[in-house]
Amino acid sequence: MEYKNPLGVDINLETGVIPGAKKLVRRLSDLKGYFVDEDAYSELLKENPVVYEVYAVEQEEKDGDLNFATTVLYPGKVGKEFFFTKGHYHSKADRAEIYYGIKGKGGMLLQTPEGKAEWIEMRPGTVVYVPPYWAHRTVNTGDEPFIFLAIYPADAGHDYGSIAEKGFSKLVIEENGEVKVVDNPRWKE
Ligand SMILES: O=P(O)(O)OC[C@H]1O[C@H](O)[C@H](O)[C@@H](O)[C@@H]1O
Ligand SMILES: [Fe+2]
Repeated sequence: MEYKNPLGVDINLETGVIPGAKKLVRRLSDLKGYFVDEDAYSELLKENPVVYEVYAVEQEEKDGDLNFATTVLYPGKVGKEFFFTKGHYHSKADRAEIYYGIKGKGGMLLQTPEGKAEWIEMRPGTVVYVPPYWAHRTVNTGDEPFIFLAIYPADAGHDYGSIAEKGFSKLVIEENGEVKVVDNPRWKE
């Protein structure tokens, strides 16, 4: 039997950086078609800000093993919509996931394939359980980076297709200085 080596790393709780992790950067240009307000999107694209960064420690895609990653989701809006991660189902759709809030303010939108949505607020210390089959997207509703940890099965994979195409049935927006979760006018089942 070949055993893998255990690993302990310290997440920087201020920056979200995991030393030695693989870094992924997503800019606004990587989120084309994701925001409802296309004019606001085009305008902000001139700056093309970084929307989020992911620091991932991933294993081979085998069942039984686990990956973990931090995400640093920057504050910002496209029109009324707060910055968010793309959001995905798992390629192996029955794989669950755990998120843990580290810094900043935000939440998670979750959705079943039929479009039943849930919004869960996240603060430092919040644990979110993502059940099997639910798509999930995180949203920064604050004015500082929203940082969280995620732990997920190594063979879960990311299925972006249907969210990239149809989005979520709900939007998280700012209106009159308040955070609101409203129906997505472009949602179609
Ligand atoms: O993959 P996205 O929907 O863009 O979300 C960004 C990332 O968020 C978390 O860190 C998850 O653990 C990652 O698996 C995911 O890649
Ligand atoms: Fe996931």
